[in-house]
Amino acid sequence: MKKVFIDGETGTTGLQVRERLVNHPEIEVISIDEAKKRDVEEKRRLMKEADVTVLCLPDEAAKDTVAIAKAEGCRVLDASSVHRVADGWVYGLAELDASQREKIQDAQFVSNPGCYPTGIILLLKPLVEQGLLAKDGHYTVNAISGYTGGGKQLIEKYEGNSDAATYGTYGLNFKHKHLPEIQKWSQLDNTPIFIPSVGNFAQGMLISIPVTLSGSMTGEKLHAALAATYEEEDFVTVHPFNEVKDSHAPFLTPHGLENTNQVELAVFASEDGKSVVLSAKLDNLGKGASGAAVQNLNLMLGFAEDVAVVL
Ligand SMILES: NC(=O)C1=CN([C@@H]2O[C@H](COP(=O)(O)OP(=O)(O)OC[C@H]3O[C@@H](n4cnc5c(N)ncnc54)[C@H](OP(=O)(O)O)[C@@H]3O)[C@@H](O)[C@H]2O)C=CC1
Ligand SMILES: CC(=O)N[C@@H](CCC(=O)OP(=O)(O)O)C(=O)O
Repeated sequence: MKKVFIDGETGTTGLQVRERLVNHPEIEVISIDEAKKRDVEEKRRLMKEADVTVLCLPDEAAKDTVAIAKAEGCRVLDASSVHRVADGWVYGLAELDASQREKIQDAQFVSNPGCYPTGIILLLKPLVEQGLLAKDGHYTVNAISGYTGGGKQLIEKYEGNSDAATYGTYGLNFKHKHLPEIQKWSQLDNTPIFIPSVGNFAQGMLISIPVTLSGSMTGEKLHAALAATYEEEDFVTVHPFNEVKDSHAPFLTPHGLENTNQVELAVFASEDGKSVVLSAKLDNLGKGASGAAVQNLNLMLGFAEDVAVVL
């Protein structure tokens, strides 16, 4: 049995990582006494005992635990947003390219991707890298997330509150914390305009990237490239071109993948192929957080990637 310590085990992401790992035949979770969860020496003891420590902490707290890991030589999987573009860290998106799994397997420090970037990068990165979308293009990303994406504080604003807004756009200062990782790992020259929003539902996420194409490029070609890129991936599905695959069809919704580790990609285009929407659906707490964390833990510890990734 391998041992995993989850720092922040009682938070939104931590709880879901723990619940998944309860079903893992090869991993034992070692827990900190709730009364000691901020005790640095107790954390150090558990981190030294663990094969990997998973950080499900607010950003500032994550930095403190990483300082312990650096001093003690411990392996860390960080679910916070602090290290996603940092030197010395491997980006924990296994499907990023052919070499990423091996990098995750060998790494001391792995950063779990943000929920929005997971869908956005899976759409844009291969198309930009293959020269089908301009690297120096100016892109806009629209997205909606369930309110659990904002952790305990946002959950409190929604649950038991009949005044909670059905829909709200945010990030309107153009400084959303996911922008650096979206730009870096999608290989974009320019920072995209990112318009996230939150809806009055717990889990689920839908991302839409509208693009206008020119020359000989068409939506169908973009679709073919995505389908070929992810053909062998177990956690990424590319739906048939121009088809809304959704139990709420004709509406494309953020729902249907709750508690899974799946991402569904789709491409829609106008008749002339030039007006296109790229879309991604995932569970913000699944492939967007805890499912991906367990996938990464499996890679780091040498297990099959799909063990216990579903809640
Ligand atoms: N929710 C989501 O969809 C996603 C979240 N993340 C990231 O995961 C991390 C955790 O987020 P989330 O689970 O949503 O947040 P929550 O607020 O739900 O949980 C954070 C947990 O960390 C605990 N905590 C705070 N400071 C410390 C500390 N110094 N030592 C030990 N425990 C501490 C909190 O305890 P207490 O309640 O007592 O304050 C709480 O239990 C964040 O960095 C977030 O950005 C990543 C992907 C998606
Ligand atoms: C609805 C909501 O508030 N979502 C969060 C992002 C959730 C997520 O991916 O968080 P990490 O970057 O910590 O991984 C936000 O926009 O800040």
